[in-house]
Amino acid sequence: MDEDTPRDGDEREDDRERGEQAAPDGEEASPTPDADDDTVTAEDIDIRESIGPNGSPEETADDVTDVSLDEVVLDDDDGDSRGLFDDLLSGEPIFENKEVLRPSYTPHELPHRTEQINQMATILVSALRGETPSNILIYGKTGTGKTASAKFVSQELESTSQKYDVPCEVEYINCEVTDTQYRVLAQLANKFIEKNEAYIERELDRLRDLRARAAESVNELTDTEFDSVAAVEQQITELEADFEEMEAVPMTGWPTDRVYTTFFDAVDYNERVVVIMLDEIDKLVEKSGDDTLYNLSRMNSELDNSRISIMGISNDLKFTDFLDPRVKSSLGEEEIVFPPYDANQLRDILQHRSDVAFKGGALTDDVIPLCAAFAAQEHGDARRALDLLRTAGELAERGQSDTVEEAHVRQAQDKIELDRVVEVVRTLPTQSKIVLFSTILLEKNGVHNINTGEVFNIYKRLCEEIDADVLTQRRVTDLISELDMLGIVNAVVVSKGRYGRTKEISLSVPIDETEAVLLSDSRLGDIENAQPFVQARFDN
Ligand SMILES: Nc1ncnc2c1ncn2[C@@H]1O[C@H](COP(=O)(O)OP(=O)(O)OP(=O)(O)O)[C@@H](O)[C@H]1O
Repeated sequence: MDEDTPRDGDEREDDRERGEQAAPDGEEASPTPDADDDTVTAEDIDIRESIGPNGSPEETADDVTDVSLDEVVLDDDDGDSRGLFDDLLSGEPIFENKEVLRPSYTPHELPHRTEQINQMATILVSALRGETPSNILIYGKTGTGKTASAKFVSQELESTSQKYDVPCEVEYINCEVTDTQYRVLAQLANKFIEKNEAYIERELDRLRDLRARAAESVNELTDTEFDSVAAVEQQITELEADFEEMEAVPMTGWPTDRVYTTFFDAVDYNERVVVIMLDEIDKLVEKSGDDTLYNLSRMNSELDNSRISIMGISNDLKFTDFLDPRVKSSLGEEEIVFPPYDANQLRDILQHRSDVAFKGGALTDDVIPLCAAFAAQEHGDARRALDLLRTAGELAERGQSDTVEEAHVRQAQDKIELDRVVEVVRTLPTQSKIVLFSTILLEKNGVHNINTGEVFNIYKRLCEEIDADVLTQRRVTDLISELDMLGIVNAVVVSKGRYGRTKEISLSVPIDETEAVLLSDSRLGDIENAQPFVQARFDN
């Protein structure tokens, strides 16, 4: 903040600003019609203060004049100037602290996960005794609190290790982002290099100070690990050399074995127990096989000073089928399952969070039970329950309602569902999009009980129209099954008696929104008038 400009406590300063803000460019400042209206002007000042890059009221007032905020000030009928944000700000907000409902927030309490947390702690406590904890594999469906619980336990572990001065560290890696052996090892290497450098700097400070004191009087060395100033000197030289040698791993470009060796040396530089938390470990295996896990799991036999233990987290247990049997048995030394939450448990979780997130009395009684019930249907996903509650609150806020009602939750459920559909449809491969578009065309033209042959006929014509490869009917049937699995269409096999069996397909998603998403794809957008294709179906 600018030192010359006091920020608070000076009403005259505020008055002067009010005048300046209302004055058009170049004109002398004069009081605005609402300058006497305390409420509005107070808000004005708040807003302007928050605009200034340095937060200085004077500077802000100048800025406001410079950019001519007048342009974005809307005059209402009474001639009162209402800023773009005034109405939104004046509504009593429903939320006390919305951040608490976001996925990035790590809760301090995790109801209904005590058992799993205790299991983890029982295994990891060996790290605090300087022993190597067993590797742990944690699995359970999405939103069952795996990451939140694992992070909670690691924070506790690290803080206890500091309390008792035991060298124990946890490194968290999200394998959805860091998904190759190179990146995992590089990230770990760089973390430990950083820690080692910080350690060396601290040591050097200590030793240089000791050297200076010992040069005055050798008695300073009593009770230290050194018997002469020369020994201190030598230790300093060695540490300086170590510091020089430490070279961070670049994000690409080194051979993997060099990255591995760098990580190995960095982690073994000091005595410590390291827990490596690999979240979404299945993504790593899917993307780059089990080499990383193999290398990490055999490291302990070669490390001299340190020990590592792996904590893998996954929502898909099938990935272990792709592991080398040795890796599989080593990784799965201990397995902890996170079962889905039921509606009552979700209710508790939501209640805990909502106490902090919402203003008192902002939620009507049905809101939390309904959010919990919806999310329980979705395989007991706490993330979904929290999303629903937050979105319902946002919808209520947007609708200028004082409370969140059952209807807001229902709207939120539709909105989240639609967002999901849009995202799934948007990211479909082009061929699947064409198949889906064919189904939509048929439905839009009033065709019921659509069968695979009908979809295939339209599909072929659409492919010709946009110059896409035409797949076989068999492949198209497979794509329909995939769409079914994604919940976009519903395909049921029906028996046609002596004519065999066929699939009857219907759309499971809102037709207009889905069509709009498909047409926003530049390739499908080329299909201008699809009517003739559907007509052609009847000609076949
Ligand atoms: N018992 C609980 N108490 C409070 N909040 C919880 C609880 N369980 C989960 N949550 C919250 O639900 C959200 C999802 O949890 P988390 O990320 O831990 O799930 P996950 O099982 O790791 O899911 P994924 O496999 O998709 O990563 C987070 O915001 C988390 O804080």
